[in-house]
This record gives sequence, C-alpha cells and structure tokens, in this order.
Amino acid sequence: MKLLLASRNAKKLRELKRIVAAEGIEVLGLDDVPEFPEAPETAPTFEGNALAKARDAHAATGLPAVADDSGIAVDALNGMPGVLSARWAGAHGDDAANLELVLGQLRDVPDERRGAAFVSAVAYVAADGSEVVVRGEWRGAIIREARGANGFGYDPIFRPDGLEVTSAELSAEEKDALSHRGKALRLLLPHLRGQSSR
Ligand SMILES: O=P(O)(O)OP(=O)(O)OP(=O)(O)OC[C@H]1O[C@@H](n2cnc3c(O)ncnc32)[C@H](O)[C@@H]1O
Ligand SMILES: [Mg+2]
Repeated sequence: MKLLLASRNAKKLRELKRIVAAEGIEVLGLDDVPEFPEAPETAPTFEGNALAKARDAHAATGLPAVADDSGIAVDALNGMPGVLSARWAGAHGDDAANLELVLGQLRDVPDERRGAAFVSAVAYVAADGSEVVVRGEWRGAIIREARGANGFGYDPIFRPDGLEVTSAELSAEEKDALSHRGKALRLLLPHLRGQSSR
C-alpha cells in the first residue's frame, strides 16, 4: 500500500517514516504529490488538527493519508503551549525561540513543579475515507538549560521521566521506543496493516 505522510516538518516526517516504513508500507511525503491547499491548524485540540491535515491530504490526492499534530503541554503553564507549540514565540517553527520562551516562562518555577508531557495525535484517513485518530503521551520535566542535538523542537529541554538525559540526547531508536509519536503510531499500525491486505 502507498501511504501519504502529510507533514511539512522534515524532522517530524523522518520520525513518522522511520516507524511506519518498518512495516513494509511504501511511504510518500508531500513533496511526492502535486501541491494542494492546506487549511490552517486552528482546531483547539491535537486530534482536530491532525484530522484536518489528514483529510486535506486524502481529499487532494485520493491516497490513504496520515498526519500528526503534536506539541508540549507544560503543567505550570496550564497545558500550554499545547496546540500552539509550533508558533509559541510568534514565527511558525522557530524551535530555538520557542524553547527559549518556555525556559524564560519557567525561570521561577521550582523543580518539583516543572512537569510536562509531549502529546501526539495521529489521524489516518483510509483510501475508502474511513477515519481513525490515536493519541500518545510522554511524561517528563522541563529542565533549566537546553541539552543535546538530536530530535527537534522542544527535545533539548525535555527530560523524560525515569531518565537522566533529555530527549535530544537519545538516539533515534531510543526516542521512537519511548516517545509520544512512537506510542501513537504503534496504536495505529494494526489499522494500517488491515488496509494493506485488501
Ligand atoms: O504541521 P506539520 O506540517 O506536521 O509540522 P509542524 O512542525 O507545524 O507540526 P505541528 O503543527 O504538529 O507542531 C508541533 C510542534 O510541537 C513540537 N514538537 C512536536 N513533537 C515534538 C517532538 O517529538 N520533540 C520536540 N518537539 C516536538 C515542535 O516544536 C513542533 O513544531
Ligand atoms: Mg503544523
């Protein structure tokens, strides 16, 4: 089966591909299909945005499509940046500015109240138009200074529960095994397998 992964974020796309391609599914990115209009990500939930992205991609191409909407929910910020994670500091996708802003906002927050969770909602619109949405979460804490060069986004300031390193200090395989996105995609894989045998 051919599967379209509808993300404009190259590093996120790489993570999605890593996990899905291991299933022997032929994966296409948005660069492999003709351009189509993409609705802005304005839903109040990760699930709503993920579905909107997957529906746009499926409607434009007729291909089965998967989209991820994700972000970091910080306890001391009442769950923000949340769905605003990609543009928390203003410009879309400025990872360094986004994480610096969160570090500044948490400067006076003591260690025991620095809990946070990465969240990923993954939506799948199958060739026949049927829809599935799954969600994965990864709990941890926001540290005080960025550390590590792997991953993307907020990884350098997120220390997963039970680990002494940030998610930007994990290998790709280690992150996939633990991450919000890994968890969500593993919930989705049975649905993808069901399709490929049709
Ligand atoms: O919408 P697409 O095109 O897929 O790409 P995007 O980068 O805009 O992605 P989102 O709208 O889902 O925004 C997610 C933001 O949350 C952050 N984020 C999501 N997953 C992350 C991860 O695994 N590690 C670090 N930061 C992550 C990262 O800053 C992203 O910009
Ligand atoms: Mg986005």
